[in-house]
Amino acid sequence: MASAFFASPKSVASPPNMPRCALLNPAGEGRRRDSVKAGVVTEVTPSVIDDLVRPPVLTGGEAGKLAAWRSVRQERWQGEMPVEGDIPRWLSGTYLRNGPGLWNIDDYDFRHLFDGYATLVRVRFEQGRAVAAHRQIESEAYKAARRNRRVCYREFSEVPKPASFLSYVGELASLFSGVSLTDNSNTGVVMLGDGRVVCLTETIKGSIQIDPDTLETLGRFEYEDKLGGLIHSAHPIVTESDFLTLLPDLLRPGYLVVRMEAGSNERKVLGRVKCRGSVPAPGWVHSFAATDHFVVVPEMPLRYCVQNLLRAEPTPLYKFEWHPNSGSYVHIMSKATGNIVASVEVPPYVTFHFINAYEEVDAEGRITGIIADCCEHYANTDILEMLRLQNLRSFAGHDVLPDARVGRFRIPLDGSPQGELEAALDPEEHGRGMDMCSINPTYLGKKYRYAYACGARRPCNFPNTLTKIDLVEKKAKNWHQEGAVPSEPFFVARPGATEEDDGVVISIVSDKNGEGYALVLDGRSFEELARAKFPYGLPYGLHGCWVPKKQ
Ligand SMILES: CC(=O)/C=C/C=C(C)/C=C/C1=C(C)CCCC1(C)C
Ligand SMILES: CC(/C=C/C=O)=C\C=C\C=O
Ligand SMILES: [Fe+2]
Repeated sequence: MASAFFASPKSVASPPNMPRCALLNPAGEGRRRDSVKAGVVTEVTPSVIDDLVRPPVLTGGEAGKLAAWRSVRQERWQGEMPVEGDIPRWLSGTYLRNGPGLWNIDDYDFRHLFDGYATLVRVRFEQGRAVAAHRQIESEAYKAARRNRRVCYREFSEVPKPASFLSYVGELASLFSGVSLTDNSNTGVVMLGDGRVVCLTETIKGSIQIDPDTLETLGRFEYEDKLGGLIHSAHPIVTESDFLTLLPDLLRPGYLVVRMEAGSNERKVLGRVKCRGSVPAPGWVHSFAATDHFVVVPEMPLRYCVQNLLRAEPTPLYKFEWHPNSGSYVHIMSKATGNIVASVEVPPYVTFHFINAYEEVDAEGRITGIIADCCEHYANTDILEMLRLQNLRSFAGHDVLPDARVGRFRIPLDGSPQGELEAALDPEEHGRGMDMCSINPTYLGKKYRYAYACGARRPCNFPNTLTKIDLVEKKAKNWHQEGAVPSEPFFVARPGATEEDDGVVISIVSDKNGEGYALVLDGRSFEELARAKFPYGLPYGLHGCWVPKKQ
């Protein structure tokens, strides 16, 4: 089977111990600050952070600022949190959240939210108490940056600068072999069916196993197969029995759909989707969806671009290009056979995150179509630019957050060439902001009613509410606190629950005065049940998972 993107044998894809690093060019888009003082943070467990990457101590006006877009204050911390309100006593287990929490090396500031080195946060709930910790993931990229005081691998937008033309040629070779790509697993964290916990990003080498109790980095998660490939979807679909993901293929535009059984490290090919777009590059697949019987493979007009992958300086769309006229598609693959059972053209769309998908069934029980929901940005790529740190840090009260909606695809299975894309509810219900979603995992791939996401209370420059969306009543309930930035609302069902929204929603909030807390909302009423305070605000984070307490 042909391997995905810049096919490389596994032995080549593995990084050398010592990467070749090049000098940073301070005149690039990434900026150096005028002065930085490394100081001591005294209010919590002493830090083990290397002085080289210690973020500056915030003083005066800075100290009170929103922590969401500031580097984490120290490499690790743990402790019990004071709780306001009542955490349900049935909530027993560990919430883990991953995200890019360190955006500087010395005084060099990164450009983009997605460039930051991964910071893991955990909140262990037991008997109404909350014990939390955070810790940097020890990726090769992070360790090399610490050792060498510079970016050493290709991040989302940051690229190590070649010292000479000859080393630039070397860089090209290393990009094609995958050696220069980052393993900074800063996007998500999943618990596999066998209990192993793995942090992920879009590079395959950025799959890193961690210990959910200590947050210690245990080592790279090795895929023990011959598939090769360098990139995959950042959001595999993980169940008790398997791990399903997509490997985009940039050479023969398409996607491999692969499955790995719980307990195994071997991905097996389920099938291949051939891209239909008039531009020979697959669309970006940050995530995808699946129903009980089918995999929903998106092909959006925001496409990977090989030239942009090779560039030293970022383009407006980073590694991607917008080709609205290339066609936008959704492909449906049978899980049983790997065959494509539908491939429809749909209106142009931009999405990072699929919410869920399910099968529509007629009165005789025949599957007639697929519904797939996503956080859709009205086919507008501005969101990528908006996520530059400079933009996130410079909110001046103007409403600059581009609109987003619950985009609902309707994909007929009767051979029709077209699919539909419409808002599933009036986007005003959630302030026309919509991303970072979760559902009750029991309803994964099944007809469902509720989605939880970050929405907007305008004016804002970033989603600043938590929203519970009722897709049947087409209404939303919203949680908002002025000046606060909540991260992905994560639903945890009450043991024994029979109603879809019987549970709690957890989010980690960066508050306006440099403070922060873990928030627990009631799944039904969406009212606050409790908040547990961190000793200092944590940076914004991306995706989480739940590790139930071992019985
Ligand atoms: C944090 C998040 O949502 C996305 C992170 C994406 C990353 C780190 C993508 C990295 C990439 C490279 C380093 C080169 C290859 C392309 C691409 C997958 C965009
Ligand atoms: C945080 C985000 C979009 C917010 C906009 O509304 C997207 C994150 C994507 C990666 O996980
Ligand atoms: Fe994501």
